[in-house]
Amino acid sequence: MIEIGIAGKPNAGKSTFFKSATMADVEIANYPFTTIEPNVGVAHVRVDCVCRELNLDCGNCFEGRRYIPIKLIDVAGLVPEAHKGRGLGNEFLDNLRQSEGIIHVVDASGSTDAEGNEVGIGERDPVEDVRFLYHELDMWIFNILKRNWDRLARRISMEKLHAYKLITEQLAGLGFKEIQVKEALKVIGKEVWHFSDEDIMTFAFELRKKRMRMIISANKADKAPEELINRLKNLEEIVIPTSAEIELALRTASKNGYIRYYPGDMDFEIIKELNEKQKKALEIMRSFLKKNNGTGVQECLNRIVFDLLDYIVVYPVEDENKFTDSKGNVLPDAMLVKKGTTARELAYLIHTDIGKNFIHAIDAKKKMRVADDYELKHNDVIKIVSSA
Ligand SMILES: Nc1nc2c(ncn2[C@@H]2O[C@H](COP(=O)(O)OP(=O)(O)OP(=O)(O)O)[C@@H](O)[C@H]2O)c(=O)[nH]1
Repeated sequence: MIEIGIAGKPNAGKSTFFKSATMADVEIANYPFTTIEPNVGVAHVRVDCVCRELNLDCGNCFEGRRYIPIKLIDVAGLVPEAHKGRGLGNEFLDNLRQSEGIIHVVDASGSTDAEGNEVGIGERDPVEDVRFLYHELDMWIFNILKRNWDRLARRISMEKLHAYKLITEQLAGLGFKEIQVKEALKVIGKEVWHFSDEDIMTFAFELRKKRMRMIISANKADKAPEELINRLKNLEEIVIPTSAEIELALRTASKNGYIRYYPGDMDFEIIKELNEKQKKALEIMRSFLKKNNGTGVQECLNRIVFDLLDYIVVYPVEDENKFTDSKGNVLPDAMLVKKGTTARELAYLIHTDIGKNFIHAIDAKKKMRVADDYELKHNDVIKIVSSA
């Protein structure tokens, strides 16, 4: 399962974001529990189910809204100088090792200082918080590199080894690929034994940009001054105004049967008698949804997976005529795969045995056989023919 980290300074709203995104919405989660460990939970990306396009009723979506699970990890403990071991220090950074991407929850209302203490609205520039997370990550990578740099450079020089291979090995566990290290080295354009500390720092910066893909949740948008949201939007990253608090309130109200609300919707319906105070609170939330096209929480999950990390959705089936598995379930699985995944690779992703015994694949929508190296497209429905 794809793993996404939620990071941010104390009081930015990480736990609220995490809780709202992983809340065991009885209707949605097919899991007996959604929290795997205290800070690891299951959230979902939302897509338009392909069953609508095929004029089918799959029974696995909510009137066309299909939710696909991803793993979310709440990475607590980002404080200034975490890379020097302050706060939870390296534990924070270690928690990010497995994450393919990071949602950086920023207090866009500017009402908390660098350490998360409350200050007046707009007193803190949220852009500083973005820079600060980058700095912590850069310093973390820099320190890992610096620790063995001289020895490593000597080995590369004397034994005529490929620098990128050895450095990838040294960074093992952080999930770097050789190609990323190779490209980052190219930016410096020097032999590693000529690197100054400043070069190592630039190298760490380049590495971080390649590995730690990030989007920004401009949180507390319900009370943030427009100007601060716009400052964040001027950054290079994908920036999404969010109100984790409203998302949590809506999911709670939905879970308790007061409203009908599907995560990612731009509106909700009241389905139970409410008192005036509750009604008023919900109307304030409704106007936020209208203005921002939702609470932004679902959009963060979707955009990081589809826009930043380049995933698409494909539907494997066993019967290409009925679009079912062998038990007759219509479109039972929606799988997230990387753009560029081939039909044969999909077979391996379903099961190693199916991959090993792959014969060919069929595009179930067109009822046509596709080449083994056919690159899957978003919303493809695929039957894998295998001798397994
Ligand atoms: N107005 C508003 N308040 C929010 C929002 N999200 C979170 N908060 C509030 O901000 C405070 C901090 O939220 P948390 O979710 O506990 O923040 P955190 O980043 O997990 O904090 P730590 O656990 O200290 O790391 C709480 O009082 C939340 O209710 C939001 O979208 N809007």
